Amino acid sequence: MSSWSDSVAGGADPAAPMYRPSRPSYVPPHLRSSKPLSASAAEFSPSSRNPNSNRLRQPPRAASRPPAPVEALSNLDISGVDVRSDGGGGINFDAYEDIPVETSGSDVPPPAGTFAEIDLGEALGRNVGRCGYVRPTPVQRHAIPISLAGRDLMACAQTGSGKTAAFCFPIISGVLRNRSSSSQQGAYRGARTACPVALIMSPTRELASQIHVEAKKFAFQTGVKVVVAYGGASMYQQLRDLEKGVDILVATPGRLVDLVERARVSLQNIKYLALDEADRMLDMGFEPQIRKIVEQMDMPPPGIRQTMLFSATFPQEIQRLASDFLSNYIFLAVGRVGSSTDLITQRVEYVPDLDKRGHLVDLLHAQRFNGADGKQALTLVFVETKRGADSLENWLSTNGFSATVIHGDRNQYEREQALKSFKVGRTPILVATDVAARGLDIPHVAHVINFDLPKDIDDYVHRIGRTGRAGKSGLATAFFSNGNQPLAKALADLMQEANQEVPDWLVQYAERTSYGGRSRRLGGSRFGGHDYRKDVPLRRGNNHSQSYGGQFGGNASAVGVCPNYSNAYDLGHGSVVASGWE
Ligand SMILES: Nc1ncnc2c1ncn2[C@@H]1O[C@H](COP(=O)(O)OP(=O)(O)OP(=O)(O)O)[C@@H](O)[C@H]1O
Repeated sequence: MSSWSDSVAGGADPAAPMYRPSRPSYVPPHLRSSKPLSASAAEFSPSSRNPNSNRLRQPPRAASRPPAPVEALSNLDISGVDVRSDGGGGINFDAYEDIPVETSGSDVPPPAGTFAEIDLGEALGRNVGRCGYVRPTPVQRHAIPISLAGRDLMACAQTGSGKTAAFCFPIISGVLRNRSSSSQQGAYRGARTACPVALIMSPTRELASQIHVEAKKFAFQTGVKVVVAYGGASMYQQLRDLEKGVDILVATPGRLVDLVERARVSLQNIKYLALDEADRMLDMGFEPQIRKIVEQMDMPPPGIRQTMLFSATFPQEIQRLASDFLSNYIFLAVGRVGSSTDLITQRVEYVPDLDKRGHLVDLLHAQRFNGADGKQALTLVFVETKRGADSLENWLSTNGFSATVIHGDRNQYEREQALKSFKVGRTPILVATDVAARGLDIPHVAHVINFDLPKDIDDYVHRIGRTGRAGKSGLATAFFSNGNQPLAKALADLMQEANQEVPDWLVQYAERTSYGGRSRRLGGSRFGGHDYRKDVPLRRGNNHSQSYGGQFGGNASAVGVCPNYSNAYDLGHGSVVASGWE
């Protein structure tokens, strides 16, 4: 389906709206007198494009007028700096203190209050301090002791709340402890087939690269080798890195399958499996590949390996699917599943499709006007399609904005350059598709603009989560048009839950939606229970000794090439497997 950006590129006219809430009419002073932008004020203003443009200015029926965004912007902290630093390594811990935590499953290990209470080992403990991590975040307080106790885990915690460390610390610690108890240390090094002990998978190359960088920091001077493998980058270089030895492999699914099929990686020694953005990894796009890797290659089954699934969102049907990969797992939810953090100020504005570019320019100008030293704050603009992304970036650049673009049709070099240039502020506007929606931790992103809203509320949660991270404040603005009606209810509910102001006109849209369709993932339960096992009598996730019959999952070409890394594999099937370090 084409977005507005495409329709501009292709000349299509969007359908007439049912409601026509007014577009905020405030125009920043510098725009009132300046000549119109070549394709904005003139080409895209309602009056020039739409002979009925006066209709656009009518207030919505029985709805209050949406607040003028540009005026209100000046009242918001969009600097992306700490709300309040309390010695927590720049993280505002108070922001997380009140978040309700739910755990379910049997024999849940108690949470830790401090890093000192967690035995991560000396070297890793030192690195935690070096990273400036003074106190664990709530997800870390709960997830790290659970994982260190050898338990499988499905963890859901809000964007930017420190999930990466929550799975990296126990994995690194586990690799180290396995090593000291294993006579096989380093035996696989130098072989053509690499046999990692831990596998971390992520849906995008950029996220894999980011996790690799983080994991290497955490593993600094521990001797634990972390290697990354993802598509679009030199296979030759990745093979060379693998040949030097690998304990922890961070990979995207496609490249990993390729490496296993070439017998350059074997998964038979995998003791720790972590899926970051697990719900994305198990949705329709990735699930077949993940099943192939986890069930049909040579990876030990659940109950033998330890599996950790992390995301900020976990729809119930994905939880159900995910339980196939887990054994007697603990479910952990920090905050409500799929909720957004209230560190992010969320605004939603009714913007007819043809007005979006003009409105974006207003926002960007106002932001520059209000920002530090007149500089453009880092702003991430999400659009629906690759073509729309190129078109918008091109248009912004032509009109004097420093912008760049990232999407799946750009080559890896271009993608990396775009991200780098955005991070350092050379091009403070990044136009992106959903390829940048998940996991990316870019400091100082002050504003996320959903130029095109996604179809799924979970995607919205991840997109806006690129700001308001690690206790910092952030701003997210969504342009809502009639095509977004199916999202209205979920959006209104989400905003309300995060204590955001929900405009009356959105409530009206939401009421209409509730009579009609729902977002495909929502069902009736998204804002209800967390752990799906509470709703079903049969716990599929708890009986893997039956479903796997005690067999290893498959027969990849590399089977048998890796020496056993740890005798932890000798444990009985179906039991809660103690980690090698216990
Ligand atoms: N205990 C801590 N103390 C200080 N900073 C921390 C701590 N834990 C994590 N951080 C920082 O918080 C930021 C966000 O962490 P991270 O990227 O792991 O979030 P996330 O929960 O994985 O987010 P997302 O859902 O978007 O993937 C990072 O910059 C990280 O370095």
